[in-house]
Amino acid sequence: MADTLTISAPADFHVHLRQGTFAELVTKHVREGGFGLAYVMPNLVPPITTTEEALLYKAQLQAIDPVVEYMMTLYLSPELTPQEIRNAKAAGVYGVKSYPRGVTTNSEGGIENYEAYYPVFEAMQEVDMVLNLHGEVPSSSTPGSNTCVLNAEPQFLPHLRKLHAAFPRLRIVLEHATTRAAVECVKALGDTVACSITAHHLALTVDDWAGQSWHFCKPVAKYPDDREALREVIREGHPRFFLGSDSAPHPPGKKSTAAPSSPCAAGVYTSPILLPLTAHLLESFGALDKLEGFVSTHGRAFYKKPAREGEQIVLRRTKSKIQEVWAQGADSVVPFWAGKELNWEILRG
Ligand SMILES: O=C1C[C@@H](C(=O)O)NC(=O)N1
Repeated sequence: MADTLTISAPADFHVHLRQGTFAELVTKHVREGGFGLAYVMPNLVPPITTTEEALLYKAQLQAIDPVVEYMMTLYLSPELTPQEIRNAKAAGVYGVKSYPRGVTTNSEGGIENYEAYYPVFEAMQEVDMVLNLHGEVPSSSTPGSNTCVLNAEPQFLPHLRKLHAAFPRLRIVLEHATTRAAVECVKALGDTVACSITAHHLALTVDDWAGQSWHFCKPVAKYPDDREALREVIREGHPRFFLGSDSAPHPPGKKSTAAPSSPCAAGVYTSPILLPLTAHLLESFGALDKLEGFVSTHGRAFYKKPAREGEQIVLRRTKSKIQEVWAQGADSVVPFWAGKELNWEILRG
């Protein structure tokens, strides 16, 4: 068994870096967790809907950690026009994130009807920008409806198929897949459709978040067979499946609350431990040899972001305990698996 692992240029293709002092705390954790590239989500308050806002946000992140490469995205909303897509592309913005209305953190301004956005998708296809889909339909309280968090992802898949059929050259990523149905759907579609998978969904099932609010995220972890499908596609080394951590920090008081009127915030925080955690998990299900593909080459190939010359990280096999909390000023955040032991750590130079 090898005691060190050298991984070329790990890239996190889905991460929440927040804003203000909270961003100052969590943005540094991208590098702490072994990553030099962050594909940044736009669900701020208010969301990032214009090129100008995306560039301003990028500058704020660069001021916190200038070493990490930030790939910026816009939040799909009625304000977004085909002309703004062309501006965004020219300014180096990479993608557009679509949140169905009300499904997760800061998605109140999310979309209800994909066809209304076809002119935007057409422009994205033309200039080669990526469409990032939060793949869930909203839960429904309509009498007779059976839609809830457990089947929200499979019920979204017809939208994915329809979008790909309408825009076959548009690069689409189904984000943070959690079901066998999603894995099979993405595999069956063409080379322009890919899928991100989080580290925590490789560990969790329903039993781990029902009654354990720190493990609650959207989409929620599903059945053991769904988790097995995520593991299988990584073991297979499928090139259109790669890591997007969906690392989503929230203040501890929003994750764990006794007040019945304040619901638990959705999000699992993995940034500061991401590479050792991913190595630990892949090894646990016999896929350690697929680590570099999963955390680096597959996503980089899909996003056309080759690794920079010589950029690599070395992991060392050693037991290391996950820090219980990270804090700075008045802000703090608790990572996934706080206090648990991992089998790998980053060898720092
Ligand atoms: O899609 C998302 C958003 C994220 C957040 O907190 O921003 N948290 C989640 O659990 N899922």
